[in-house]
Amino acid sequence: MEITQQFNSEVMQAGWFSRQQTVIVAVSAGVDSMVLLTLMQQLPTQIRPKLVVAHVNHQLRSQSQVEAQFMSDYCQQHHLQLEKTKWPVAEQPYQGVEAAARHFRYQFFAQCMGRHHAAVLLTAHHADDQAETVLMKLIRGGQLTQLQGILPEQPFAAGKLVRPLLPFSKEQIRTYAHEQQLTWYEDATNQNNDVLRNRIRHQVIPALKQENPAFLTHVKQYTAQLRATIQLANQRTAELLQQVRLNDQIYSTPRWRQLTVVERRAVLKAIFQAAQLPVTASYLDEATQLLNNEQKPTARLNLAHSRVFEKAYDQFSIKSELKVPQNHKPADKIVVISNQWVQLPWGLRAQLVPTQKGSRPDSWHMALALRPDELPLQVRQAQPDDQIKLAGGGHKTVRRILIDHKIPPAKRAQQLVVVSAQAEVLWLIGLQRTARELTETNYELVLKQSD
Ligand SMILES: Nc1ncnc2c1ncn2[C@@H]1O[C@H](COP(=O)(O)OP(=O)(O)OP(=O)(O)O)[C@@H](O)[C@H]1O
Repeated sequence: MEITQQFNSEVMQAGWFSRQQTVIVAVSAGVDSMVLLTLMQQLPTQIRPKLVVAHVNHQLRSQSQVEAQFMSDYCQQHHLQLEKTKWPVAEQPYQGVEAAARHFRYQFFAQCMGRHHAAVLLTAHHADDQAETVLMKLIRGGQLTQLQGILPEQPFAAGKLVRPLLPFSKEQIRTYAHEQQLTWYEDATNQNNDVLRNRIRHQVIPALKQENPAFLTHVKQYTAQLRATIQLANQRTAELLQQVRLNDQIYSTPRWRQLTVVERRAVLKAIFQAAQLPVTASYLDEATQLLNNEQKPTARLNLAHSRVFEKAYDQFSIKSELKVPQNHKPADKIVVISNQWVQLPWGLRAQLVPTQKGSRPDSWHMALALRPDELPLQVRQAQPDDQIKLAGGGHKTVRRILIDHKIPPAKRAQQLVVVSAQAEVLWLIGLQRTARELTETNYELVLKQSD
């Protein structure tokens, strides 16, 4: 019963919603969201809002239909309003299904909030989800802010998304579900250890809990401290940004130079973030060098999404610069512009996109760690004497690679390469990539057969 009391007092203290408000509860029919729904139903009447259940049938598993029917029956029995929808199979992509399903789900939740004038959406993320997320970020690398993990509360649609089960462990949730004799459905795909999150869930976290049973509590405490520290740092950065800003998108180089090294980097990072550009160490290093270089009063740095970081005497800014390739013949170099499909020879299209979570390189898809000065990339026909860097430090010619892959001579003319702005061959498409450290990938080159 302990969980009920703690949940009720959390709700009371946090003041996420009032009795008069409508709250959407996202329920998948899994144990976590069934417990969340039950706890919400059992809140004392003076703090219990009007509840609307939202359920998405993703049609990805054979069990999906049974779960959707269960939610209808449950809501009818408990006199709860239910919003449910199906994710049309025709809209489901071949790759990146997880991310597309999430996008569809949250769009639906936002629509439900609109329809019911609800200011709050609840999901059932819990303390184990939090630890998994933090460990995944540590493994994958990235920005410190990501180590805050899942936020207890964040703006969403016209209101906010709240995760009231974050303080509770999966074990507490399961114990409560058994005590209350709840019905729920297990997602069989959660057992698949090909997925990083599942390996962390089944192999890493149990080992860490064995080292110290307070592991989840420690993750909770670290993430809370980090959230508070990041909040303070953001406030300070916003003040500094104000000092450096001349007007809307233009900044003062001398004022930026007056800042400490740490402050300069924080301000640059904020400027990149505001421009919705990937914030990578190499971008920040190169922009810093460029601003610090007093020998060169004007300089430019190519960025993602056809944007340019430009220093012009005492000012700097990020500008848009669209370079659309014109009149290219198949064998010509074709410029790949980020976030735009470009037509390649032999019925192919290519697009450069910022790195996406969870995607894996394959023959249609290549993760890249690029310096800003390597953009734009170009695609052209492979030349037999083109060379690709090997991991041991040597090189291999394209001729050799094509022979090793047993590509028939008639097909060799169709082979394409991706080259950097410095003409380094990065990828013999579909066959071999250059040996390069991939700890901080910032782009992916995606290929597709033309429709
Ligand atoms: N099909 C669904 N219908 C309604 N709610 C869902 C559905 N799937 C997930 N949710 C909600 O989202 C929560 C988190 O689900 P899950 O852990 O499967 O997703 P995630 O990918 O880890 O997280 P998220 O998608 O929120 O980033 C669930 O506890 C539930 O509240």
